[in-house]
Parts: sequence; C-alpha cells; structure tokens
Amino acid sequence: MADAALDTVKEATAVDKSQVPTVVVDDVHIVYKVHGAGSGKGSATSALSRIITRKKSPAIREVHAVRGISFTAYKGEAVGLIGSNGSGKSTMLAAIAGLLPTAKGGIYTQGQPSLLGVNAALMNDLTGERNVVLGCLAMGMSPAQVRARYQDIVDFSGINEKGDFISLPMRTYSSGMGARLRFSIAAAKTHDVLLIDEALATGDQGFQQRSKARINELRKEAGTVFLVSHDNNAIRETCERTIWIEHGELIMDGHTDEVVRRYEKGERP
Ligand SMILES: Nc1ncnc2c1ncn2[C@@H]1O[C@H](COP(=O)(O)OP(=O)(O)OP(=O)(O)O)[C@@H](O)[C@H]1O
Repeated sequence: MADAALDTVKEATAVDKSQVPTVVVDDVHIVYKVHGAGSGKGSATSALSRIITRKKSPAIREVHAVRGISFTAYKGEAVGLIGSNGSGKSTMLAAIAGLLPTAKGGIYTQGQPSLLGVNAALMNDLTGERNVVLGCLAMGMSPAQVRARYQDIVDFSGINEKGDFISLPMRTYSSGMGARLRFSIAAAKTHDVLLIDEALATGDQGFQQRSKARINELRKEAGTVFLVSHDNNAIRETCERTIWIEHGELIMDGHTDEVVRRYEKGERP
C-alpha cells in the first residue's frame, strides 16, 4: 500500500487518547413487562393450567421501549437526548443509571451515574432540610461536608425566597419547588456521570439560568452530563452533542445544531 494511503488508514483508525469514555451503550434493548394488561381469564383453573403447561401468562404485555441503541459518551461532554413523547429517552437514562435491566446488549459506565429526575428519591413527609441532609449523605458526603454545603444548596434552590419553606415537609412543595430542591442537592456534588431528566423545564427563569451555569461547571469538573428535554433551546445552550431517538431507535447522533435543526424540521437523515 502506498505511504499516503497507509497514513490515511492510520488517521481514520487512530483513537483520540485525550477522549476518555465514561458511558458505553452497546446495542441495548429494553423491554418493559406490563402485568395485568392482557385479556386473559383470571380464574384459578386457567392459572393452574398455565403453570402446568408453562405457557406465558396472557396478562403480561411487553413494551419494547429501546431497540438496539449504541453510542459512547466521553469525559467533559454534555449530551442532549431528544425525541417525541414515548420515544424512549427517559428509559435510556434510567438504564444508564442502572435502574432498569437490559433485555439485550450492555451498558458500561465509569463511576456511579446519578439520575436526577422527577423520580429521584426524596421523602415527602420529611422537611426540605432533612431531605438535603439525607440526600447529601446518600451521595456519599461526610456530615462535615454536608454542614459546609447546606446553605449553598438551600440558596441555590431558591426554596426560601418566599419564606421559610425549607423547614416544611416536602409534600407541601409545588412540583417545581420539589424539582428545584432535587436538582440543587444532586448538583452539589461532582458526579462522574450526571443524568438530568427535564429538570430544567421546571423552575422559573432565574433558577433555569443558575442550573445551566451549574451544569457547565459540572462539565468543566470533567464529568459527563446527559440532558433529556423537550426544550430545544435548553439543549442548544447546554449540549454540544445531541442524540435523537424515535420509537426506541437512534435516528441521529451528532453536533447539536445539526441534530436539533433536523429534528425540528422532522428531517430524518
Ligand atoms: N414503567 C413502564 N411500564 C411499561 N411501559 C413503559 C414504562 N415506562 C415507559 N414505558 C413505555 O416505554 C416507551 C418509552 O417511554 P419513555 O418514558 O422512555 O419515553 P420518553 O421519550 O421519555 O417520553 P416523554 O418525552 O413523553 O417523557 C413508551 O412506549 C412508554 O409507554
């Protein structure tokens, strides 16, 4: 082979050593099993006959939410996930967080990814204050670190802007206030991989600005951030790379401007 051609091949196959992979998603399939969704008869004899014949219960329906998605994310990247309702974005995030098993394929991550979404586990009956402390301890902070960060977290959340709400149980918070507190707790720590599900959509203008700035800081601290959102401007401002998913399949993975432009026009590659 001529030297020039050899060089071209080397260039094309060279691995950029400055890029450290943090999340590798390899041909992942995720299937939800929905119990009680079929039209099978629920009588004892039909159940017994199913056990004996080892037939699958007709009452279980399967939803194939993610169908063979593959991509690699690197340190320092902020990756947007876009797609229409029910396309599989939240499912993909939950799987990266290790909360859902894959039916096929594998997900490999560096460190423990943290999912920061509407379902993040805070205790509704406890006060905001207790939730801040417990949330921080659960993320591995020491009591001294929690004490040091506590006021910053409360100030960042803006929960106390309109009165002393932090000492009230979380069940008295509006959904936006709850989401802000969750984001503030999770964002207090540097994460290897931070997964954000629509967090920026809630909260007012001021909070959205603060959270965008914090996401950028987290990226600089060398973590990887994934953001699921229907707010294309938030994706544009926060992520340089975007993955477009439809019907559980990857439609496009590339530079945010190009992917969002095509998504908005419904122009599949
Ligand atoms: N717990 C569940 N049990 C069964 N099916 C589910 C469950 N959660 C999601 N699904 C299904 O999986 C598919 C993908 O849902 P998912 O929530 O991941 O979509 P999404 O892209 O995040 O949607 P949205 O933009 O509306 O939040 C949908 O068909 C949905 O009905």
